[in-house]
Amino acid sequence: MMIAAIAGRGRATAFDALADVYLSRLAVYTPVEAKTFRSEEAFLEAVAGGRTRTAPRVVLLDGRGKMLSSAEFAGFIGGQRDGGAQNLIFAVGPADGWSQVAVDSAGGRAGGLVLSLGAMTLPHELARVVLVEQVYRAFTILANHPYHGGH
Ligand SMILES: C[S@@+](CC[C@H](N)C(=O)[O-])C[C@H]1O[C@@H](n2cnc3c(N)ncnc32)[C@H](O)[C@@H]1O
Repeated sequence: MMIAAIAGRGRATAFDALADVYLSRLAVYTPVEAKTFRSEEAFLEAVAGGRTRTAPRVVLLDGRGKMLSSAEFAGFIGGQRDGGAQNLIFAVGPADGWSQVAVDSAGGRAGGLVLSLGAMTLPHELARVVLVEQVYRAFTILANHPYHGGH
């Protein structure tokens, strides 16, 4: 699994420190790689050139996307896992958002999803924190761990 972000080479922020907390918790459940791309184009090229046996499944984070409950999101991830998806990529866009081309290409891919975290716009660094917490939460739901009931 990859958590991708489009961001410049700025210094690590408090958002990154928080995301790291959930990334380490998530790593208990699944191998996860956090990667930053310099631009949307670089990200799309990497996805197109991915060398896994099956094409990567891409979940693009965008306010124009589909809203899911945490349980539905867990169901989506569980479905991908059970369907043998080798490489699931979650990607937060740049500060000025994804282009329509990127949104259309993710939405049109097999198993792809454009995911909205809600109707309000978040800074991209905060959207990444919310994303990794929700992916972690999803794995606890799938494992029947009590985290979801108490947090
Ligand atoms: C500041 S937002 C981009 C705002 C841009 N004006 C737009 O409407 O797409 C930067 C990135 O954070 C993520 N993001 C922010 N709010 C979001 C939300 N409510 N749902 C999903 N992703 C969100 C998306 O990946 C987005 O590309």
